[in-house]
Amino acid sequence: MTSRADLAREIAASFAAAGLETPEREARALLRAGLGLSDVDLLARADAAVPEAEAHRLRALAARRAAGEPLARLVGRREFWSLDFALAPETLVPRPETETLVEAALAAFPDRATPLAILDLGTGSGALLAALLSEYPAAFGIGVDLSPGAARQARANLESLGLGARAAILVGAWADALAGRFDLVVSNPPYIPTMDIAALDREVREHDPLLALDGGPKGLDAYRAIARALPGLLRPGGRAVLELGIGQEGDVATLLTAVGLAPDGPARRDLAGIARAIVTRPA
Ligand SMILES: C[S@@+](CC[C@H](N)C(=O)[O-])C[C@H]1O[C@@H](n2cnc3c(N)ncnc32)[C@H](O)[C@@H]1O
Repeated sequence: MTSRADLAREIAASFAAAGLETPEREARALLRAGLGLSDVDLLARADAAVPEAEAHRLRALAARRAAGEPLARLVGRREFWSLDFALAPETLVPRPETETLVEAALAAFPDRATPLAILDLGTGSGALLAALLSEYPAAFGIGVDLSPGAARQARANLESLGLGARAAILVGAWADALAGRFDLVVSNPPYIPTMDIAALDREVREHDPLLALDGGPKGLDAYRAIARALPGLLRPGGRAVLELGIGQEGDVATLLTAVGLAPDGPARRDLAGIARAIVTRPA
């Protein structure tokens, strides 16, 4: 009989041999996700036996992880803003740095009771929209995605988080199908220059959808389309919060000022110190 601790050690060793950077941490994460345990459960009952069929299943998942499949894809879930999101092949795995946009929105609209109208362009798993609706209990939001599979998953996630009654998810190209105006428009658009995609980590290149990554020749195509739409989408006093790729603040600020929007201070930095969330408002 294999104990949880034995299995964690065995899997960590296989991860180390495969060159994963944090083998012990990833092994624990795989066990937690695979057995549906909290970290505390795992540590407190490290000597508990793992039934052979479970151990077999976890070893198979570990082999896929060692071969480069991200854990979030293996277990089909990812946490964002302390909320749990199911993933589909068409959804990006939500990234911790995207939480910077939620922080920027909370700083722009400090009164949580405000009945904000929120728009999330390129909603993917619905991560940003759900995080914002969870923070603003009187808000209503629309999420848009060009991918029907992503839109379906976003809708399911908002429902299972109990936010479905305050959200609508549409399939469409950015704001083309929308006529209304919003207090808060957020977007984490695809921003990787096409030429750079081949050089991305395998975990991203092979497992995140291209539609979520490819920002065109300079990585700016989606920003250009979104910037064109923003003046017609924002209410007076509204804010747009856009995620930035590394080094894109200047180019994106130029696109936004060209359509008459005013920057609301320097972009907010993520935990790595990278300018990540640019905030603008109607001039
Ligand atoms: C970088 S992902 C962000 C997903 C999610 N908002 C997040 O932060 O995890 C960009 C999203 O934009 C969507 N997308 C790409 N082109 C689009 C377009 N023309 N109109 C609407 N959505 C688009 C992709 O399908 C993808 O879900």
